[in-house]
Order: sequence, then structure tokens, then C-alpha cells
Amino acid sequence: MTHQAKQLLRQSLKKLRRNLSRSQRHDASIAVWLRIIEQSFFKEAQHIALYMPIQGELDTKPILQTSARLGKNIYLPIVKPEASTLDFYHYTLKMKMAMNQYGILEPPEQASEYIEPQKLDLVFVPLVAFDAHCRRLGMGKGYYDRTFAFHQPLSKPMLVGLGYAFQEVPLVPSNETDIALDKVVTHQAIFENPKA
Ligand SMILES: Nc1nc2c(c(=O)[nH]1)N(C=O)[C@@H](CNc1ccc(C(=O)N[C@@H](CCC(=O)O)C(=O)O)cc1)CN2
Ligand SMILES: Nc1ncnc2c1ncn2[C@@H]1O[C@H](COP(=O)(O)OP(=O)(O)OP(=O)(O)O)[C@@H](O)[C@H]1O
Repeated sequence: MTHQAKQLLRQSLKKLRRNLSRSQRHDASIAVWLRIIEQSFFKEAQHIALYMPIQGELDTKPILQTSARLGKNIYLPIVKPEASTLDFYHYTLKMKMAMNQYGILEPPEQASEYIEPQKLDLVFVPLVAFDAHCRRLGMGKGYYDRTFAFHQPLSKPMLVGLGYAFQEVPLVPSNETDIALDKVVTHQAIFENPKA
């Protein structure tokens, strides 16, 4: 039941996201960036995980460039399809990136440094849909859920979803393995997990 409900929601919201115009995506990404750089959770974070966008996802480049300029350490996920988990590796602006099976750019594993997910301060999480309680619907492979299964609200790292306002739905169907986010930031608002 939950699985089917998730699939339907995923299909329709992925389509809306893919169909955004360049300027809609650009404007929303700038608005989210401006919000993020004002937040104390961003200012205080030294080890920050980002994602390389696909399929209309919010552009993380402005956050990435600001983070680099402020001397923060930036990490990107490398997918481990056998385990359906993510490993985070240190990213630098000059790095030559490789493309994974989903068309997502990743740091070169041999030339980069691994960080344990527990050592990250802040993780920006891509999402397909979310609700006001910060429940997240992702691409459907459970990568973030498995990688952050250890996560407790109020403890490191802080998980912050980035999304468009239209991705908010009344209720994301969820089960025990779904990891709730601590916050969701859109171009219009910041949502806080009531348990965090
Ligand atoms: N930018 C970004 N990076 C990310 C994620 C994400 O959602 N966005 N992920 C979040 O967890 C992980 C990758 N998860 C993904 C899962 C499925 C597909 C995907 O394209 N699926 C196909 C279905 C076909 C297939 O099974 O390959 C599709 O949507 O058409 C992409 C990424 C790690 N990195
Ligand atoms: N901690 C876990 N242990 C085992 N299986 C898990 C765990 N977390 C998620 N799964 C399984 O992974 C599959 C995909 O989960 P779900 O639909 O919640 O993915 P998602 O969060 O949308 O995807 P993603 O994180 O890749 O964006 C489901 O079958 C789910 O049961």
C-alpha cells in the first residue's frame, strides 16, 4: 500500500520537476541559496555534504561556491549500488568528476578523501516530495535512508532537504525505515521537523 502510494506520488512530482523552465529553476535555486546562507546551521557547519543535481532538482552550485569561499569542507555522495548506500568523499572545485550509472557527477574515489557520515555537520538532501513534518520522498532506492539509518533528531549531522514549494504534499506515506529530515528549505519557506 505505502509502496504503491509512494510510486504514484513519485511519478507525478518527478514529472513536474523535470518540466520546470530554466528560469524557474534558476530563480528558485537563488532564493533557496539566499535563505540558506543566512542560517546559523549553515554558518556554523564546517563539513557539509551537497549533491550534484539531476532531473530539474534545485541547483546546489551557489551553495557550493559560497561554502568553498568560506573555507568549508564540501563532500559529495558516491553511490554504492551493491549495498544501496552512499559514501561521502571530499570535493574540491578543480576536481575531475566522473559520472555514475544515474548520470550524477561524483568525485574520483581514488583521488578524494572518505568521511564517515557521522562526522558530517550538515547534509543537504535532494527530494522528490516532502510534507510539513519533514517526511521525505526520494528517488525510490533508499540510498539516503540506509546511509543515515543511525540518525537521531537533534544529533549530528543535520539533514536539510532542498525543494520547490510545489513539492510539498499533505502527507508523505512513510514506514519505519524512512529517515525524517530535520528541516526542509524551499524558495518560500523553511519547514522544521516537530521532533527535532
Ligand atoms: N542529485 C541527486 N543525487 C543523488 C540522489 C538524488 O536523488 N539526487 N540520490 C537519492 O537517493 C542518490 C541516487 N539515487 C537515485 C535513484 C534513482 C535514480 C533514477 O534515475 N532512477 C530511474 C529509474 C531507473 C533505474 O532504476 O535506474 C529514473 O528515475 O528514471 C537516480 C538517482 C544519490 N545521489
Ligand atoms: N534502513 C533500511 N534498511 C533496509 N531497507 C531499507 C532501508 N531504508 C530503505 N529501505 C528500502 O529501500 C527501498 C526504497 O525506499 P524508499 O522508497 O523510501 O526510497 P527513497 O527514500 O524514496 O529513495 P532515495 O533515498 O534513494 O532517494 C524500500 O524498499 C525500503 O524498504
